[in-house]
Amino acid sequence: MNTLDEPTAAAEPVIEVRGAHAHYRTASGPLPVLDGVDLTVGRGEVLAVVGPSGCGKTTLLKSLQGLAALDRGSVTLQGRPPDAGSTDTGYVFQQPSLFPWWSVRKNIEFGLRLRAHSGRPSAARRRARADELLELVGLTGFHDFRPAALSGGMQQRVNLARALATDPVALLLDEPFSAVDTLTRERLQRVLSETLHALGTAAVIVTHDIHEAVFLGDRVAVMSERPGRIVETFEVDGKRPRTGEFQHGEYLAAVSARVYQRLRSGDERASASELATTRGPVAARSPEPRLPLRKGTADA
Ligand SMILES: Nc1ncnc2c1ncn2[C@@H]1O[C@H](COP(=O)(O)OP(=O)(O)OP(=O)(O)O)[C@@H](O)[C@H]1O
Repeated sequence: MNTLDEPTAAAEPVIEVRGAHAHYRTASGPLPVLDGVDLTVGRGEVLAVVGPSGCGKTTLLKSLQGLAALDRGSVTLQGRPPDAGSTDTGYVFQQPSLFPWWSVRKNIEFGLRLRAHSGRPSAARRRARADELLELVGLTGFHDFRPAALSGGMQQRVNLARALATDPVALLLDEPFSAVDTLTRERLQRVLSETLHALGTAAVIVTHDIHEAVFLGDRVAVMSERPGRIVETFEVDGKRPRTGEFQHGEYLAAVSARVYQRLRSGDERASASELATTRGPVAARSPEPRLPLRKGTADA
């Protein structure tokens, strides 16, 4: 466990964020969002990021894509600042964002057809790459389907394949599986773990699901309330790709419980300081009892 987010293995760094500060301009003035974020993700590593709603997780991912300007600090991908127009990063959102009028294969080929800087691959190469990725995400044979003919979970697998088609140096995932049912979600987590393991892509996944963070991450970084910074990082051991056994094992439950406690202690500190602001220091020392948490849940 460490407070600065540093990889333990000597993996070559792919993503490096140093002292990142950022704000948004709003009608009521500047809104500080990132408050000195430091992180490093090496080749083949997965960093999972958890934190309270609105703490700046999506903004952090945007800064990795070059879509959010920093006030201070730096972000680099393989030593260079991210370029919003490049295919250096692949991005997977909560909702699949496939073109409905195109086949699955054409959707996956989309990024490859746009690729200009490293040479546009031939039609045959694009097709072969799309089929390779379909196999990797367990959708062999579905290449001619339209997205509407697939379930939400299958569409999200196509989305994943599309994001990986250009061989991005980093894959960024923002709550990618939150719109599907529990069993589909667990299956997708395993598919993602296998796919990242096979390709060795560096990845950052933002999630509200602590079990998902521990299942997928080599490390889990816990962010503070907004303006967000990383307050603690938990190492997760366990062979890759992670299996269904790992997904429901005691080790994952134990690490999840520690991550949960860290998130909860941050939440309690935030509630106490809110009380101090609204009622003064005496009230802050004797906060009202909080609702009991559901037994057995590790989700915030
Ligand atoms: N374009 C914007 N303009 C102004 N404020 C913004 C903008 N985008 C986000 N914010 C605010 O910045 C803060 C951080 O937003 P962000 O989406 O990064 O948080 P988050 O941790 O990803 O939240 P969640 O977990 O709820 O998705 C929030 O208070 C949000 O309302």
